[in-house]
Amino acid sequence: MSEHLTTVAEVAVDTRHWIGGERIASTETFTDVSPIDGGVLGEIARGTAMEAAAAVAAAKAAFPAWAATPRAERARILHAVADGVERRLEELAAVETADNGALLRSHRRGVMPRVAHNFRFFADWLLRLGHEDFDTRGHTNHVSWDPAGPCVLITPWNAPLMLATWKIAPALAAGNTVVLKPAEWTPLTASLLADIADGAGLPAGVLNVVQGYGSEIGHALTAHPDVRRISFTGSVPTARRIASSAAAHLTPLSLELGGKSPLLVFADADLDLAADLAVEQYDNAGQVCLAATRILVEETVAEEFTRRFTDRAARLRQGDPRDETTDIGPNIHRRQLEKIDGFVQRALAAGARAVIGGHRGEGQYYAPTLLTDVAQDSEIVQEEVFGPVLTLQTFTDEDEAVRLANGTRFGLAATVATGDAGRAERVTARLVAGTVWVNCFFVRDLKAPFGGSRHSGVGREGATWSFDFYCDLKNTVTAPMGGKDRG
Ligand SMILES: NC(=O)C1=CN([C@@H]2O[C@H](COP(=O)(O)OP(=O)(O)OC[C@H]3O[C@@H](n4cnc5c(N)ncnc54)[C@H](O)[C@@H]3O)[C@@H](O)[C@H]2O)C=CC1
Ligand SMILES: O=C(O)/C=C/C=C(\O)C(=O)O
Repeated sequence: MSEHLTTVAEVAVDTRHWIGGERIASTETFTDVSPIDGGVLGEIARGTAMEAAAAVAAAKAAFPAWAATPRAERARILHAVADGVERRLEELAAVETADNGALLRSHRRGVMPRVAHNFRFFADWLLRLGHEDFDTRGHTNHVSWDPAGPCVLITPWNAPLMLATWKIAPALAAGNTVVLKPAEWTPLTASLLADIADGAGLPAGVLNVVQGYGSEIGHALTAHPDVRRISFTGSVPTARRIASSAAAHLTPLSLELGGKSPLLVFADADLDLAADLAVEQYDNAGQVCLAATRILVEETVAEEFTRRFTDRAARLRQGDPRDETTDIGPNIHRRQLEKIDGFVQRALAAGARAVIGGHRGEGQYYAPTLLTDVAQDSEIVQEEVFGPVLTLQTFTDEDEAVRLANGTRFGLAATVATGDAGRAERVTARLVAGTVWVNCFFVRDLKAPFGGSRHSGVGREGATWSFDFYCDLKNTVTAPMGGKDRG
């Protein structure tokens, strides 16, 4: 297999749906293009309400047997899926890079190993989940984690297989069956995963993968009455549409949405570290929900911080994501690039100054951008851009720093750079965010709760929090046999 893929044929990704253990075509297809060079990767089956109904029916039919499969056997199969991911890691990494344009080296060494780890982690955590028993006046309470039923998982394009398996693994471990709909811009690795899971012995119908547009098959899946859980990662407007589809059947929802996270740089911080952390926000061409896109710097060090930041940013290499030396790849799609540029040009027209960037690059690349002279209530400070675009604002004291940091409708993450432990404690306690990093960024662990406050989401993923969502918790209260105590 060539490392520089141009067509799906080179890696033999099946572009049909995977429903009930069979490959199913649709009458229509849509074209999947690579953000690297615009090359056509394949014609993908375009599912409709009909395929949605078939996939949910397959998941419903497979549910009783999978739910009754002993935990240890479910865990064994999930470890076998992880083995399969590891065996095909190079292929998965190459296909993902061709499909979403993120760095091949990150996919090889960071992302795909995390995909395998997602399966291993939730398989092992399942075995640790206790069946808690306790006593109430001689009665035994027994709390059990019952599988909920068919789950619909809707996932985005910025980290396709990583974010999908973050949902698939706990859903399957819990004893549920799954219908996954990957984003239409990046459908390929989900199809490879279906093959891997099949090869690992996952029974037919337990994992189903369908492709198509959100407004068509996505909507049909989330509105289906037999679905017991919906988990979504993506944008706020889509979350609203999904929530209103789910409302008809009161289907429980988990929503991991966007962010506009702050990086607070205090004068007592290690400014080299702070500049490193700031430049890291261009990773994945800025298409990361957690990205700290608002840099807030204490006024007295703003000039020096900016100098160190721009020195580092100038060394970033933008180019082909398949090259080892590239730091920033292309953005996902022409439409996304237009959206990014729209935000930047409106900000410049409103008086912002581009410290670096502020314009498109060649092809589907956007120049890494830092905008300053931006007002707190401006669009560029308030809205998620999802591109390599950062803003810089200054503050004079802790109160102002916290006010600016908390001053958006989001609450996904925050990063604090300070050399003062007391300040770190005071400031982090006041921040509204699902994850706060102090003098570090993107240190992630599946044992931690992950999710956001406010418009950044509903619920948390990770460890027991995932099982909490994917299970129907049941408390069984048993009176002492033969006893008459009704107290
Ligand atoms: N992880 C995150 O936080 C992400 C945030 N975004 C944000 O969203 C913006 C727009 O990106 P989009 O691709 O439009 O994201 P999106 O939120 O529309 O797409 C995510 C997924 O939702 C599906 N979807 C869309 N409409 C649906 C519906 N009515 N019912 C069910 N499923 C539906 C899509 O097919 C895709 O699989 C980005 O610029 C970025 O700001 C996008 C992707 C990921
Ligand atoms: O990699 C993680 O741990 C989390 C990534 C989350 C996103 O990039 C997202 O949801 O956009």
